[in-house]
Amino acid sequence: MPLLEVKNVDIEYKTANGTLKAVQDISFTLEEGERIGLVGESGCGKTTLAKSFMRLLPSNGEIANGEIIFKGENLVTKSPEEIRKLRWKDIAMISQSAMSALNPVYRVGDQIIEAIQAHSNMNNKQAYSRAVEVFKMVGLEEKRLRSYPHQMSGGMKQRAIIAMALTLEPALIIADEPTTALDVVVQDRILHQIIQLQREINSSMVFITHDISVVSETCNTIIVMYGGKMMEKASTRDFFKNPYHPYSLGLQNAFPSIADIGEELISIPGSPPDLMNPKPGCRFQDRCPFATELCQQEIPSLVEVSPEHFVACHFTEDVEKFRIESKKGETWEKVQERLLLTGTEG
Ligand SMILES: Nc1ncnc2c1ncn2[C@@H]1O[C@H](COP(=O)(O)OP(=O)(O)OP(=O)(O)O)[C@@H](O)[C@H]1O
Repeated sequence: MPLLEVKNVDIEYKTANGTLKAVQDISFTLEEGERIGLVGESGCGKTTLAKSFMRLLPSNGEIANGEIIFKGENLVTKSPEEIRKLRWKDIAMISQSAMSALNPVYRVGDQIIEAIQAHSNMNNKQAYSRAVEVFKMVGLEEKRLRSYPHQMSGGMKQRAIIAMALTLEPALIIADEPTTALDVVVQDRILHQIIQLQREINSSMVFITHDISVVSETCNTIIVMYGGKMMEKASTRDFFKNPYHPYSLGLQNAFPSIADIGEELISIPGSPPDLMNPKPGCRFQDRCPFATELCQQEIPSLVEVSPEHFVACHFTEDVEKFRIESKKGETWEKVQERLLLTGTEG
């Protein structure tokens, strides 16, 4: 049995202007010890999906459809009290805004000890020892337990948050851009630490990032999201060797450590689609160099192009041509021109 099964999940936000469909028909499974990277540009629904696993959506957000099965039980239908029990202990989140999760007026150690005691039967001494232990695991000295958050650097605070998230050895870790606020060198070190700890405690992980090069280093499986939908899902190795979706091809161009040295860095022109009034057809049609009339009419369904490799594109047979064309700057310049002509851009 997989640890997590996400089945046909739709998530909506009610707004003054109507309903925004932030996540549409997302399905995947996460096995024990597996690390899945959820990637896509800002606004594609990654955080919304991750928050739904902990039922931490804002009050105007709602899981409108689907099931989220964790250890065989549907999280969607659990009571708030049952969900509270799962948080931290079974499912922990390390997020981009984690640093603000530390209360500025309490010593960091006290906050960790409180978290440990809230979810276990440890006495003060045992909880303190556990806090020292997890601090060591993330490379923080014991004396840092006595620091207030403002006495720590950004990197130290993020390590403290990781320690807090991992202290109860959760089965599922959700890491949402866990290092975005840090400088590149610290980012790299902390990413490796997260993975090492995840391996040690044999957790599974959903890793959220806009940077596919990070996924190539950290995850077994990649899910590419665009406009709230899944565009491609594959093993990381297969994805980087045999990408299919034009959006994935565009993403691979845009990240320096993936593009071969000497190759041009090309970004995808345009901006993400309107999720309030989505057009019929494929979500990526406006920015896709290869879109046809069919793409404007029909939403492509996910097809399995090779074992466990799924792609939502009408033209997967043309992938060889797409791979060649997408490497050329002019291919994307034409998209830019089209966007300007149709007034879809900005
Ligand atoms: N509370 C909210 N009310 C209304 N719309 C929201 C709310 N929170 C998010 N959204 C919208 O839902 C969509 C998905 O947002 P989400 O934050 O999940 O994307 P994301 O891919 O995680 O982006 P980022 O990387 O910027 O966090 C966006 O269009 C966003 O504007």
